[in-house]
Amino acid sequence: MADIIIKNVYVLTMDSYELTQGVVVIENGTITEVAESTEQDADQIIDAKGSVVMPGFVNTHTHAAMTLFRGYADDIPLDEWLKNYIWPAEEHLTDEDAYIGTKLACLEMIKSGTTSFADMYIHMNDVAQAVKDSGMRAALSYGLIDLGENRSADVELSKGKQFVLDWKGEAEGRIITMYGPHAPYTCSEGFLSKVKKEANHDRVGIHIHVLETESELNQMKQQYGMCSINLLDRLGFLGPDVLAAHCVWLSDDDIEILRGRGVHVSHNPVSNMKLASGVAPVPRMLDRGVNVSLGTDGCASNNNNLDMFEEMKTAALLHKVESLDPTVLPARQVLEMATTSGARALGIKSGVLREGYNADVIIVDMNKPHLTPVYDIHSHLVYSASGSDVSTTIVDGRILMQDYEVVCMDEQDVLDRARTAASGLVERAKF
Ligand SMILES: CSC[C@H]1O[C@@H](n2cnc3c(O)ncnc32)[C@H](O)[C@@H]1O
Ligand SMILES: [Zn+2]
Repeated sequence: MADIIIKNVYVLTMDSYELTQGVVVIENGTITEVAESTEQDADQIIDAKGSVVMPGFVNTHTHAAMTLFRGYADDIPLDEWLKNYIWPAEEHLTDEDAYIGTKLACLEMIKSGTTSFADMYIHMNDVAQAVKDSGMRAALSYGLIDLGENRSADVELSKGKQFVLDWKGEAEGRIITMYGPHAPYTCSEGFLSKVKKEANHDRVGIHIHVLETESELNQMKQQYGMCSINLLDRLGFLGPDVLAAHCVWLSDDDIEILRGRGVHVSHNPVSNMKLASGVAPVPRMLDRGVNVSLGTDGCASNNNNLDMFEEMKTAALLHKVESLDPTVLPARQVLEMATTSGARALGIKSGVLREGYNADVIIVDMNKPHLTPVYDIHSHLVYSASGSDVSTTIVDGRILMQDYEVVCMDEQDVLDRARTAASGLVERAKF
């Protein structure tokens, strides 16, 4: 007896371009059958007539608890945004704030079809607890900074290591841990080398911001006589264990290094547009064979949300106008970035509907005016759909939302607690 059978649906496996009518069978957290029909029975049958079932989205770069800063300090460049607004405000964040901010992020992601995400932040025990309680899958890292006031490299690194070891494989394996050196401009080269050594030792990945702004590029050239990619490569830092967020200010040589080392890139087009950081050379990276996935970044530097549909649409449109070529980043390729490439970047068996893979699955309700009629499902998902079209979200074979009803947490309680946390923050931080 299976746990769940989703029937009467159009199945987009992401293994092929085809959309076929059929069933998806789930047992013990895993997809056990994807077929036209099944002989099996299940504890729960989801009749999703007319809907599309597909892999859930993988958001490969965010700072989930920053939902509490949604709409605070918009329309400001990155350096000023971080130094004058976000970092001072983060000084006032409590453990409870991080917990409820992350829970709010998970609620928003579940409702908009994201099943896994990569996070780098502070108060990570509370972030991890919120992920565990929500039922989502995540690759979590404590954000490490050794430059600047009141920072002790050794204390920070040991906090990062403690987190990696305490939470590795927790929540029935839904939590993966990583090291999270914030960026080459906030971490010294010696510190970056130490982080790499610990990550190798603990056999975990590394999540880092790289070349997000021109100001980082200039600072690195001034300080080291080379860009961040060359510095990281000289340190022996780059490899398939590295998830590099942003990668906006890359030369062709940098792209070749990323490809050669097998580094995974998280492209965050909305954040890059909002902070006016620039346009990442995504088509060139993809042409060269770099694995480029999609991320929202924290929702305070986004369209103020965590909706991967918006991220996909923005990516597709941005690179068309940037290259003056409408054939660049077609819908199918963007959909792959948001699913299969993201899963590859996190090293998880998700991102496709395939036997033996994690049952991280969403159902998109196509019975909507803006999704009617359908000629090409990929186009619809990228250009016409939005997060609010997701009716059902399943992670690790557990239903987190069914027929638009979130069943893994008390939605109203999360909203109330998030409002209270935000009021407390405003009081303490005086924004
Ligand atoms: C030390 S934990 C992570 C740290 O990153 C900050 N952050 C959020 N968005 C960005 C971004 O786009 N570039 C660089 N740093 C960012 C966040 O506020 C945390 O302090
Ligand atoms: Zn970020």
